[in-house]
Formats: sequence, C-alpha cells, structure tokens
Amino acid sequence: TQSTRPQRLLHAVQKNATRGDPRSVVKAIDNFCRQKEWAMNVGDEKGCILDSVVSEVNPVTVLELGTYCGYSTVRIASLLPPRAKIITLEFNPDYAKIARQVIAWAGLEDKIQVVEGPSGEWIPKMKEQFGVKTFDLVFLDHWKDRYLPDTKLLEDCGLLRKGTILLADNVICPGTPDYLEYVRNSPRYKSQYFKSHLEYTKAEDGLEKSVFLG
Ligand SMILES: O=C(NCCCCc1cc2cnccc2s1)c1cc(-c2ccc(F)cc2)cc(O)c1O
Ligand SMILES: [Mg+2]
Repeated sequence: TQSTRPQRLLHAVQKNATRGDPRSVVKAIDNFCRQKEWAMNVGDEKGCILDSVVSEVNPVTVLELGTYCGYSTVRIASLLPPRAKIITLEFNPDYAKIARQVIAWAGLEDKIQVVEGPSGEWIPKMKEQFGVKTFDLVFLDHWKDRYLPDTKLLEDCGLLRKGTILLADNVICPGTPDYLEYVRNSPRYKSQYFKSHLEYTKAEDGLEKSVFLG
C-alpha cells in the first residue's frame, strides 16, 4: 500500500538523523521538506523565532495545539529545562502515531505528552487529567478557526496566568484574522508580530506573540 507523507517524513528522520540528537531530527525534517516534499511544519525560518521565544520564556509547562509530525514539539522540548513538560494535542491519530516515533527518535519522550483529540474537548480537562495549574507558554498551530475560541476557553478555564505567552503560527498564511483582531485589540493582551515566511516558501507568513496581562 502507498505510504503517506508523514510516513515518508519519519523514514527520512530514521535514515538521516542521529538517535537522541534533536537538532539532527529538526535538520533532517527541514532537508526532507526543502528537497523532497513540502509539509506543514513551522519550518526553520519561523522555527528560529520560536526558539528565541522559548529561550526567553524558559517555560516549565507548555501547551502545543497541533502536533502534526512533532517538528515544533521536538524544537521546543530540546530547549526546555530538565523538569519542564510539553502537552501537545493532535486531532489526527495517524499524525499522532508518527509524531510519537519522531519524538522517540529525538530521545525526548520523557518531556512530551502527545494527547489525541479535539482541543475544545481536552482544554477543559487539562487540570484534572494532567495536574496542570497554568501554562507558561502556548504554541497555537492547529485549525486556524480554533485559535480564537480556544484562547477564550483557556482564559475561562483559568489555564493562563499573568505573563503567559501565546505564540501563534500562520497568522497570515493560511491566516487567523479573528484571532489577530482579538489579541491586538483586547486590553488583556500585549501583542507583537514577527514577520517571516510560510515554511519552505517565499510567501509571507508570521508568528504573533501575545502576553496575557491577567
Ligand atoms: O492547517 C494547518 N495546521 C493545522 C492542521 C492540524 C489540524 C488540527 C486540529 C486540531 C484540533 N484539536 C487539537 C489538535 C488539532 S491539530 C497548517 C496549514 C498550512 C498551510 C497549508 C496549505 C497552504 F497552501 C498554506 C499553508 C501551514 C501551516 O503551518 C499549518 O499549521
Ligand atoms: Mg503551522
């Protein structure tokens, strides 16, 4: 039977990356996506902006919405302090299966919990299921029309604290206009746009970094 793109991406990691070396996993995926097949990873240009935000925040508890093959999950986890944890939500079970294997190849499974299912159902259960108090960093990279409702859900569930950083991918392409309007105009957020490009292309895209003011 024909393989899927995530399966081919995983094989590229297993062939070209060193076990236990997260940076080599990131490099192998970027090379695969540049040379062989485009895939919707945050990519190396926006990835550098992600790295700088993670390093600045030094988060202990991270929520990622949208795992896909685990590229940004590995990128973030490789920069976390020892006891820090990431919970990453993925809707598609086939993607989740691939992501777990990419994460294992990077040797980061102890820092990362891949959870399968829709964000709207899982966010209200974060505290009881995972003992989460509040998140230090949230990386939004899932359905673009869920960024705003899920941000409001995170607020209502008391999962954000004064200073929590929201970092959103694809605010230009495919675009998240209602989310941008909200975080840029709400008195509860201080927002900043990092102009970049859609992964592996010349099209404009960018990340929006928003601080929750409480
Ligand atoms: O759709 C994108 N990402 C979301 C897919 C994940 C769906 C989920 C829903 C859900 C619900 N609950 C929990 C977990 C999850 S995961 C996406 C798309 C492009 C793109 C595609 C074509 C194109 F021409 C130009 C850009 C680029 C990107 O960087 C993306 O991230
Ligand atoms: Mg994205």
